[in-house]
Amino acid sequence: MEKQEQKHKRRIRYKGTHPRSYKEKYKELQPEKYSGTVAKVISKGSTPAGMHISICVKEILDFLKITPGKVGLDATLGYGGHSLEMLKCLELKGHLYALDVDPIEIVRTRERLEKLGYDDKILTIKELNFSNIDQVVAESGPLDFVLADLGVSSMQIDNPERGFSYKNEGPLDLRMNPKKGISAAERLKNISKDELKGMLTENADEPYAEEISRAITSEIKKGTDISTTNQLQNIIKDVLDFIPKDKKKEEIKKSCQRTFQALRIDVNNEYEALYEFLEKLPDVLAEGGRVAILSFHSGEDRLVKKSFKRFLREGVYKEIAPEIIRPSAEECRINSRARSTKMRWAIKA
Ligand SMILES: C[S@@+](CC[C@H](N)C(=O)[O-])C[C@H]1O[C@@H](n2cnc3c(N)ncnc32)[C@H](O)[C@@H]1O
Repeated sequence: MEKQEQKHKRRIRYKGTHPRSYKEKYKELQPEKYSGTVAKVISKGSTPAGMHISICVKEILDFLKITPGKVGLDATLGYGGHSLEMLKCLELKGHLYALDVDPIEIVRTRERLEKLGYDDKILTIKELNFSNIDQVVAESGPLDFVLADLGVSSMQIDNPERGFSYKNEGPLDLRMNPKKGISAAERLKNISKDELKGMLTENADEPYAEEISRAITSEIKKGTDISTTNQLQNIIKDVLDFIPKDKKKEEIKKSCQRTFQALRIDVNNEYEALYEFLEKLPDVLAEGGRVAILSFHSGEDRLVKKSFKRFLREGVYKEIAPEIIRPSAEECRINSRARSTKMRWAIKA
């Protein structure tokens, strides 16, 4: 009887018929044990908690043309979905290097891929920023193929403890590597109105940058604590209360998304890392080596486009994608996170 009661206590309970919070989604967090639940969530167009659905897999593989014996790099390992597909193409011949800055998810992904039979004979995973791609090449030699799937993974966005989303209450952190740099909450503490306005405009094209930056900095001056995702969301909600009722909810949602994006780009130095990566790429690719990049907002895509075009003009790349490649309508239907994806590619001369 006592045993039964203890067991009963351990069960996770949630209101209603479906789990809502991250912790309640304990079945989705154990895909090996609850594969049925996971398949059901995916079929409904959602991403199961603790998982990331890879985007443009077919388009990437068609372009990269990976064959056994090749050596390549997945610059953004994440859940390892793209890496897994690339490894299958290698048929255990050649080598895949994979990088990520996230010390939390990299451990889980390494374990997952190891369980599938991909150990260090075929796969080398490094906790390294892709801006240091030249360090990889010192070990690997020239790369036949490179993939960068920019931004953050669903595991990072959905985990409230990481503070990436305004939708989940959590610490306002937003760092891909919580051990490095400063959190978004710290960043806001000493920021000036103009600097914050510039950040919101440059990193996220936020139309209400003036109003939001004024509200945040005046709250901080008053001594208001902005150390959680909800606290920041509430300031944005309050300052945008003037928006007409019929548009208010949607506009506030978008402004919250953009503000979090702008902060994330800033605290992770995303533009600087991408710029350095793009500058170093030509020197790390083998002759005829191929690179594909997935970006998720205009700032990133502008940097990729500019770099590819410049190196094409200079004869460093012999060919680049003539236009942006987008995921199919079907892929966007199944995975709503694919909707903003832009893919570009280049081939080294
Ligand atoms: C969109 S996810 C990649 C998902 C992956 N392609 C998959 O199929 O599972 C992006 C990943 O890149 C990592 N990342 C972002 N910027 C990085 C950087 N500068 N260097 C290394 N990793 C980075 C993030 O931590 C995140 O895990």
